[in-house]
Amino acid sequence: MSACGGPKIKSELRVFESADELATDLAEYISQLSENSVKERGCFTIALSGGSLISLMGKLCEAPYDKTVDWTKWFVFWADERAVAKNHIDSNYKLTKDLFLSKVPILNSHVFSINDNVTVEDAAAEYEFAIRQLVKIRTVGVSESNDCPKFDLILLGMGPDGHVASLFPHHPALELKEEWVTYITDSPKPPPERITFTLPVINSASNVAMVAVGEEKATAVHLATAGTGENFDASSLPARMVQPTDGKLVWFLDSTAASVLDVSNGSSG
Ligand SMILES: O=C(O)[C@H](O)[C@@H](O)[C@H](O)[C@H](O)COP(=O)(O)O
Repeated sequence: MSACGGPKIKSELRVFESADELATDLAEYISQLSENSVKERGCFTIALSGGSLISLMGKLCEAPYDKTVDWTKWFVFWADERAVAKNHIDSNYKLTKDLFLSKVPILNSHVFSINDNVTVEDAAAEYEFAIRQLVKIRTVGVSESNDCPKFDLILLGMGPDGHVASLFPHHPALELKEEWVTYITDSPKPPPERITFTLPVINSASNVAMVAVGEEKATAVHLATAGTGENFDASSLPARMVQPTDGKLVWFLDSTAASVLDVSNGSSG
């Protein structure tokens, strides 16, 4: 792994020779954050998204983490979900259940999946309401800078177009400031209807990890992390808008996703 960073740098880039090495470090990173949060707050709130990210978390289900992680203190959320039934192949819940939740002893009552029985509009409103209740009792922390939830960790994949969660380039959802959870009905990537955290929530997390593997991500990784001219239109690349206010951003990249990076440049500031 090569790690880059400096005093003024807001994000850390971790580059690995292979997806397997990335997965090893990702498991250790998540386990450390879990341990710290449980020590400090008595629980660990983690929001997941879809794609290859979930299989890359697989080593958490193996030794030593299967025994050392305090799974009963985990509270699991989704940063985005597709509007499909929970047993549909496109469901992020199903993906997570099959590859992760079914293999570790997280309490069912601590798993906050998104309702698949109502309209996307209602599902988003309901999900935001559920998170508000958990913020009130401080199971989910609250940001010092605004009233947003402060998840201990939000894990995001990134599409080759730079989308994160279900926030797509140039989409009006990128502009939302008050909503915590919103819905879209026109996703350029199927299925069209989705529910997603907004940028204020993503950027209020204590930790955000962006995980990208594969050459097709290289240009977006470069544009999201490198210095760009003043005229760069951030909404063309949602991943670049992920800039935690008080939290820490770590990129997990394999060497192909990092292949366009100027590594000597370190990371974005
Ligand atoms: O909802 C979706 O359409 C996907 O879940 C998507 O957001 C995914 O997270 C990224 O495209 C990265 O996916 P990969 O890591 O599999 O490339």
